[in-house]
Amino acid sequence: MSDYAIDTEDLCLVYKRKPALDHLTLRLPRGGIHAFVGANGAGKSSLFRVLLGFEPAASGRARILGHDCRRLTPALRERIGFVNEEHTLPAWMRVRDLTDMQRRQYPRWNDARYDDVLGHFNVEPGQRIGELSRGERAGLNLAMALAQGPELLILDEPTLGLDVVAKRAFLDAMLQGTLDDAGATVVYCSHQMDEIERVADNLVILERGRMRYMSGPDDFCERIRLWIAAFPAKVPEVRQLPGVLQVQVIDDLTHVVVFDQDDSFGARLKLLGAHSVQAMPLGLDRAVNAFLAHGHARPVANLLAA
Ligand SMILES: Nc1ncnc2c1ncn2[C@@H]1O[C@H](COP(=O)(O)OP(=O)(O)OP(=O)(O)O)[C@@H](O)[C@H]1O
Repeated sequence: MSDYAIDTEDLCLVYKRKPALDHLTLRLPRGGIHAFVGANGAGKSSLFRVLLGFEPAASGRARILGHDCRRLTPALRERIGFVNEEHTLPAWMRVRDLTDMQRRQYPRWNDARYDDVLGHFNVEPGQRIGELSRGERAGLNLAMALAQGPELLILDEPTLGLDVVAKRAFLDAMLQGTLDDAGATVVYCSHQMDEIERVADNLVILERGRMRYMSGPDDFCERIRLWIAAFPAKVPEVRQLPGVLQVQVIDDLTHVVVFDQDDSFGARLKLLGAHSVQAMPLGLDRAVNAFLAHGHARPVANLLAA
């Protein structure tokens, strides 16, 4: 058995000459919740499509639960759950009939879990799918995905458009699902850092179809710091200092977000003329934001090499 839930090497996907995945090499160990973040168009959904065998890669290698993504058998698909942001389900079917169909299809189907998850949402068994609200469809989709007892659950922006209560119910169900099935793996993408901070064991940052960073969210935040400096007159060119991700002047103070810099960074700011400097940690939202903003301006690889 492969140790990796997902394993890609030099994976490329091109849409009409526009690269969506650019030599992506990524290894996600089995177990836990892995969160993908990246700017719009970074390639998150494209990666999921290749992994699920919906889209053939132009080149490179992609394996899911140790199997080649180009040849996924029905038996293997039964071990993988997928929920997408549109929560596409057959609109004409009644909830009860769809559930019965799924129950017959999946040998590991778990009624208790299905009821537990769907209990957070106000869904009647006799309702047609097309009558459900977006949040209710999301809940139904997750309840079905978790009830399948998948070894790997892939979620593409599953909480998009959900209200705070539905979002919390969704995340709780996801956490509970991974706790109940020891060794189960959840891979999901989201733009909502509060969510990731709460549930993710591993953070993967994609940028322009490449993997730019991977670690636990806490480790990532520990490597990023905000320095606030007061310069007496004109702000000097601090962007050229090593590790700088983002510079903003707010109320006459210069805010500098840096990656992998120790206290000597404060000494550098002082050498540039700052008469006071102060360092503080950043939450995941601002840390990821600065990292991605920097990547928009120049490839992050340059920074990491700096
Ligand atoms: N069907 C398609 N035809 C042409 N180009 C596409 C298609 N799907 C995606 N792309 C392009 O591939 C790139 C990656 O898109 P993808 O949807 O994977 O990004 P994403 O990271 O999921 O973005 P978002 O956060 O906005 O959902 C983008 O530049 C996008 O324009």
